[in-house]
Amino acid sequence: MKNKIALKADHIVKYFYEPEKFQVLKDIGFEVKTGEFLTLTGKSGSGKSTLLYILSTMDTSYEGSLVINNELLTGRSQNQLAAFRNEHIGFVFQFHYLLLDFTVLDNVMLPALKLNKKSKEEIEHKAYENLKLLGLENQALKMANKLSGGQQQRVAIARALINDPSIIMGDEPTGNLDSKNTRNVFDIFKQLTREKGQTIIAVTHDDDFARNSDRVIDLSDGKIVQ
Ligand SMILES: Nc1ncnc2c1ncn2[C@@H]1O[C@H](COP(=O)(O)OP(=O)(O)OP(=O)(O)O)[C@@H](O)[C@H]1O
Repeated sequence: MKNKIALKADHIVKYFYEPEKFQVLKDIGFEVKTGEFLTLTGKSGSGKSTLLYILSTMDTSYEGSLVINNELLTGRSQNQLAAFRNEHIGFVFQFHYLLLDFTVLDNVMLPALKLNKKSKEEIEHKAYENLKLLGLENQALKMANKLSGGQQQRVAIARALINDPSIIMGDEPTGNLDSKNTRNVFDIFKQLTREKGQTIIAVTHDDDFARNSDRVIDLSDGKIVQ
């Protein structure tokens, strides 16, 4: 599994035009193997989030090409990309964006209910499976606002996994957590790569988190520093 390519970015170049023309990404190219745990690091303003948004197919205004799971995504319509993301990519952000007045279970089920591909029973079963994996099975019926920050971030991971994405992308997924919860999220990501062959790409400012991942891509001034 480790030899399959999950993602390939080639000659990615991006400009911002406001307030003036500015090249934020300069000929970025790399591959990520299936089941790899990759971190993107670099100083503030080096272009990490901009790159992640291109890799996640949310940003389509760039030069170069992006292939995920052998599908060329560059040039596809927004609808096609949204469908692709639903099926293949899970997202975890610095802020969990949970619906705080809903139960943990409802939050986890929501992205699958929206897809409307499986029965509610199947989705609920999968949601409980994910919550168990994250040590949250006893919290399922609580309101999300009753959980600690670390627990809420784990709910966000359970939600990101609900449609069985092959790639999980994180934009500072532990940016808001203390060191114990950071370690916990790291271990969960590691487990997902090992046991489920899922691929992780995470932007981080945390040196330990990056050092312990399989590979670090360090950006400086929009370029990969070897
Ligand atoms: N929408 C935008 N319009 C213009 N410039 C932008 C825009 N978004 C980001 N930038 C600029 O592009 C550069 C890279 O931003 P980006 O957010 O990718 O950096 P980053 O490495 O993720 O930083 P941080 O670690 O602080 O989150 C910065 O100089 C930023 O000011």
